[in-house]
Amino acid sequence: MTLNGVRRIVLKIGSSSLNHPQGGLDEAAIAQVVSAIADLKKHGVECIIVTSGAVAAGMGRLKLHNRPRDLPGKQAVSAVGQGVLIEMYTRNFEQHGIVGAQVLLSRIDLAQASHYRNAQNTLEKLLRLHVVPIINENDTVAVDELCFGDNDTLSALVAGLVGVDLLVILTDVDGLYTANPKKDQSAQLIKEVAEVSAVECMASGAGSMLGTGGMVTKLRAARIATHFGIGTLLLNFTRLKELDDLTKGEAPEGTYFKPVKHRLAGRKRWIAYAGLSEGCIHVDDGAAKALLEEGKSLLAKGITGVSGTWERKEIVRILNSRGEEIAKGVVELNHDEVLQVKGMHSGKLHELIENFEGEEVVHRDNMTVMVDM
Ligand SMILES: Nc1ncnc2c1ncn2[C@@H]1O[C@H](COP(=O)(O)OP(=O)(O)O)[C@@H](O)[C@H]1O
Ligand SMILES: N[C@@H](CCC(=O)OP(=O)(O)O)C(=O)O
Repeated sequence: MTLNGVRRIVLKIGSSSLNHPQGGLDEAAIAQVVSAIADLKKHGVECIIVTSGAVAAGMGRLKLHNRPRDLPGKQAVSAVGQGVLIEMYTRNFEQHGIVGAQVLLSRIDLAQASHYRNAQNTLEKLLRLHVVPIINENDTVAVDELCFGDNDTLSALVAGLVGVDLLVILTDVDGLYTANPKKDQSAQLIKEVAEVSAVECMASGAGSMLGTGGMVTKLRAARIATHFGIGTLLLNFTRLKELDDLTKGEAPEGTYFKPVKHRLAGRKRWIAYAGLSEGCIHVDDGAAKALLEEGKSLLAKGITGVSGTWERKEIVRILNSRGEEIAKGVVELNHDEVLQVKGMHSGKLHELIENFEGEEVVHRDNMTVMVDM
């Protein structure tokens, strides 16, 4: 398959690829990743790694045979393993004269616009310094409700954050099959996917004790990245060497998820997927039509109710009369204020609400329409 103009990639490596059969990390696998990146960098391709493996490395160091299931257990083991993981990467990079940098991200680091921009600036700076960012979730401080949970989703958000040309997810199967190939021998490999929602029913969970999320989270990642306008390649780790073909405009064989035509850019990416939303605004059919078909802002008149709580400038989900999410956006009023003005004419808002001069409850420029995403 042809893939021209790939100058910057995110490469996600799953635990399944880094786990040594005898437990712990497989340093040979890390050496292969590093060597593939060194080759790409020689051709001017900028690379960002999102790597799992901290838990696998920690289990090896602590001689544990089973992955911890409880949160403190997982956090303690990954605290042991993250150091081992990053040491192996940086030492192998050094042999190629490349500097690597550890970047640990928590869900909360991308949830606020200012934090999101900060992470973006740091990663851009590292790339300008020709350093390879080596990213993992900050497992040690993540709490259950506020974590990425799987590095597939993290890799897609990072791909959007730094605006790459391609997201490559390495795993232990050749790509997406019509069913889990480890359980169904008649499953067929799908080489190209134009619409992620059409193949979601084929995915199931992780294939090994160490994997998290399996194909379900890989498809979620592909959905996010392709809506950012970023093509996503799901590739068997055994084909790592073939990544070099990207420099000749060719993609190695796996499953390629095509980017959507109307891609989300800049702030709309953050609103749709990175920012967290606590509350919902319910709207009537007229307002839903204005948002979906006429490209309008959300006005108080079309609001029928709220659920949850929020402060001004947080992200809310906007739901239609059937309770379906149609948009997300940065809201100008807190939940109490929205309740006060719901159903009212926009001109009246500033009479009722202190320190508010606007007319829109959610301005179009701060809104992402989520239908079909
Ligand atoms: N439709 C499918 N096609 C391919 N693999 C699938 C499918 N459904 C489930 N899987 C499972 O997903 C696994 C890969 O995910 P996971 O174990 O989380 O690996 P990683 O550590 O690389 O993220 C495969 O080994 C396979 O068992
Ligand atoms: N942050 C965890 C990885 C969790 C995870 O997403 O694993 P995987 O599905 O194998 O990519 C670790 O470093 O072990």
